[in-house]
Amino acid sequence: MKTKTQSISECFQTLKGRGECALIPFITAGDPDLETTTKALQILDRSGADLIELGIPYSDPLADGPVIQAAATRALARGVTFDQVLEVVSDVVPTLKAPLILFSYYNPILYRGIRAVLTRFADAGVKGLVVPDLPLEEAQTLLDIAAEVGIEIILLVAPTSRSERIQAIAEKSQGFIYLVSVTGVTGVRSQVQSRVQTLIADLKNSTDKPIGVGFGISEPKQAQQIAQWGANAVIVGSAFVRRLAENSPAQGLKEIEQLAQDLKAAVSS
Ligand SMILES: O=P(O)(O)OC[C@@H](O)[C@@H](O)c1c[nH]c2ccccc12
Repeated sequence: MKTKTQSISECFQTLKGRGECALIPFITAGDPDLETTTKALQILDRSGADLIELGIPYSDPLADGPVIQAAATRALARGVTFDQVLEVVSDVVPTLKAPLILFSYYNPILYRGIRAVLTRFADAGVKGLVVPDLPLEEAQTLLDIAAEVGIEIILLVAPTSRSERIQAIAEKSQGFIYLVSVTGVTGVRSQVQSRVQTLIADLKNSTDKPIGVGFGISEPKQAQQIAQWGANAVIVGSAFVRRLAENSPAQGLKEIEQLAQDLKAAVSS
């Protein structure tokens, strides 16, 4: 079934009109395999995901914690390639209503050429891109080319960023701003630090753009707290990746369906 997918900005406009906080799950492409990835994207899409993040496995995922690093290693060990991931994306995007955001480290993009890669991403139906290790000083080239092909580049704000840097990132980020809630790498934390409330409030004071909060969120009550603090989106990665990693594909798909439903209910309550 072909559906016209909204841009990220349009999606957030719709959610804002409904006064809703978005759920954005992240999974690693190719773990446990590309067939399961396709099914997982469709299940997440119908189980509450408003946008979906898909990670392209990379050999040196420096911003990732152990769960996502292990997922990337397994996918690469299976021989999953950049091209195969784009093929899956091309096939599955027309069946999704949630805009798809790709996660790729900078090297695989630079190596293949920014314009060539972004054109391929756009042709595959990708609506957004996060490049975790993109230096802000080099972001403008990527932003300009992405704007030409209709992809929104989401930039990350670290909790340790100084206010003038936060301002610069907020101005350049497209679609939404990714507020990293804790210092360090991705991965489940036992609780959300109360300082996240201040981080969200401070960022809201300096921009009208939607704010997505990620890192360490794995439980519905944590997601609910983040939404209550005013986040426009809650991003959850490791908790989804772990469920696919620790179970059979069929059981993993069942568990991510339940988790997505529980998290979406929590951020909507
Ligand atoms: O895994 P967590 O703690 O739920 O955090 C989301 C994170 O996984 C996802 O957004 C992500 C995956 N890889 C990244 C690299 C950098 C920043 C963010 C990410």
